[in-house]
Amino acid sequence: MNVAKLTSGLATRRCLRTVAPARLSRGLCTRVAASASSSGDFDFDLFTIGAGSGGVRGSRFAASYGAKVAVCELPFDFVSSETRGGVGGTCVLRGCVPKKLMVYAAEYADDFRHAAGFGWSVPSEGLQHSWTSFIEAKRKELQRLNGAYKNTLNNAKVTLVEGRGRVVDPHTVEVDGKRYRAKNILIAVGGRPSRLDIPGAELCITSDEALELPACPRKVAVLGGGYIAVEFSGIFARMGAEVHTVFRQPLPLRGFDEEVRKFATDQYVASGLHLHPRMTPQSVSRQLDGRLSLTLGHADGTTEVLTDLDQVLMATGRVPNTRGLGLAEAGVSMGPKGQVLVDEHCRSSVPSIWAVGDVIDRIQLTPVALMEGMAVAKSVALGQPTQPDYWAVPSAVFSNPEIATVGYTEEAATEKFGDVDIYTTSFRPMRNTVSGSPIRTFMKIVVDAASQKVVGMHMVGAEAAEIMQGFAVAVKVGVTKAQLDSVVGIHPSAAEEFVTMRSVTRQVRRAAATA
Ligand SMILES: Cc1cc2nc3c(=O)[nH]c(=O)nc-3n(C[C@H](O)[C@H](O)[C@H](O)COP(=O)(O)OP(=O)(O)OC[C@H]3O[C@@H](n4cnc5c(N)ncnc54)[C@H](O)[C@@H]3O)c2cc1C
Ligand SMILES: NC(=O)c1ccc[n+]([C@@H]2O[C@H](COP(=O)([O-])OP(=O)(O)OC[C@H]3O[C@@H](n4cnc5c(N)ncnc54)[C@H](O)[C@@H]3O)[C@@H](O)[C@H]2O)c1
Repeated sequence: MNVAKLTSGLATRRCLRTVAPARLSRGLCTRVAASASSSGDFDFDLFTIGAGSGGVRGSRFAASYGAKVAVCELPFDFVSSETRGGVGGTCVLRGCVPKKLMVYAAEYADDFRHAAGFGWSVPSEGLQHSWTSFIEAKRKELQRLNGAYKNTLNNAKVTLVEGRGRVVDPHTVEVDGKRYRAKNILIAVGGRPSRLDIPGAELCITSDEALELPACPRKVAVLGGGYIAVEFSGIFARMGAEVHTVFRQPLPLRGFDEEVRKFATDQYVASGLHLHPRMTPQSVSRQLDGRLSLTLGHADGTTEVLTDLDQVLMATGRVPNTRGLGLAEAGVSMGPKGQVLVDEHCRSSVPSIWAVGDVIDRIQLTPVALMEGMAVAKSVALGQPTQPDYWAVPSAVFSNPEIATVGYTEEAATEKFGDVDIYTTSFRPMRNTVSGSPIRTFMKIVVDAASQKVVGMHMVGAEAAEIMQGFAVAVKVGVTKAQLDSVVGIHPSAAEEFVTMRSVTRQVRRAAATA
């Protein structure tokens, strides 16, 4: 495929649409010379629905490759709804960014407390935190980012249409009554929090509202044992709340390495969380004093009631935002959760309709949505069929302590490779030996015994995310244990442990595992 020829073809097509509103056509046409159109039927080469992580990335890169692109997005708000959203999407406005700002705010509380071990004394009147000032600062930053993302689209010559998009047919998108014809349509509408169907569910908040509370709760129940549940539990606890985390499994964070789950759970308890494993939320009710009561049920039929709660946070997963989007009517195959079913190129069962990010319900992480958006941009605008590569996608949980991971868990590696060598270490980080914090660090390397390749790395401890990003590169390119051992450490650091674990903790052999 001659890329230069293809992109120049796309560029000349830009000025020749006849259906697009004049407002949308301006600007783009000043850049390219008019000539005969090969696809005069279409207003755009690509029309994206949803300007979140995947939608912005896919649109921006498709435009940079020469395609004529538009994206529609709901008007801005901090809390999402059927009618509100905002350029930037969940990650920027209601996910990664505001959550991490909250983690930073909460970390200060720990730092002030633990500074005493290093000789600092807290002023006699005590430390004060203004929740209102913090939320104001957070809002200001999110508004700035929303503007920055709009500028990015504008600079990339992507047309932004404000409003709710809906697919009319395989080549038509309608936004608030106005129709646009597109050669390709990209569905990047993300997801929304799913609420449990229990009495009193309407009294609960989701992560959207948890990021916008008028005050920090004094006592809060968090329902769920996934990323959002443990992250918000850590935030509220460090901000001084009494936190009760409720989950159905014996341990939180299903899908993570079992040893990591156990170790993290011990640290959560040490950090002051009240954990309620093996419990199912049954109902929430309002007390006479306005606070909330939560009834939990155990499999053995017993119940437990948590009272005097300021908030109950439902962190029980997210569902794709495909309700009323017109996809099934347009012939797109949908999954049971309402996700768009796509092939290895993120193409749906309708060849002109593509989908990326949370709406395809593969891995709900921003960098994954970005990778998928890039792949679609290349497939659509360059004519280079591109598949996202899901091997060695690292991820981090910003709980207290942090967790980061890349590659296989011990359980998955044993299943895949049969024989694996496991290296682990656990220690009290140097800072905590003096600060008095009880939180410990755990690190683990999973090695395929036959090839001696490192196929999984896991960490529970401070700065795990920052540390794991670098090691993810090594795992992705197939580093062997011997190569890892040949690297000189950085001392004193926690990260150096990953290159100094010489003694195998255990050798897991298929025969033994299946015996
Ligand atoms: C609390 C929280 C914390 C998170 N933290 C992290 C983290 O630390 N790291 C990480 O990697 N991931 C994190 N995630 C996940 C991450 O936010 C998502 O994986 C990512 O945003 C998915 O991107 P997307 O493009 O698929 O969808 P989104 O970013 O959700 O974008 C979809 C956009 O589509 C818009 N939209 C929906 N329907 C329509 C319509 N009909 N018409 C027009 N527009 C529409 C929405 O308003 C939204 O802006 C977090 C998520 C949450 C909820
Ligand atoms: N740091 C990060 O990268 C980060 C942070 C937050 C969210 N995310 C992404 O967003 C996604 C959504 O986060 P999440 O924590 O809401 O989802 P999740 O899937 O990680 O966890 C959902 C939790 O709710 C529980 N649950 C589901 N149905 C239930 C029911 N009927 N009753 C009781 N419990 C129930 C599940 O068992 C699980 O513990 C994650 O999968 C993750 O990919 C990533």
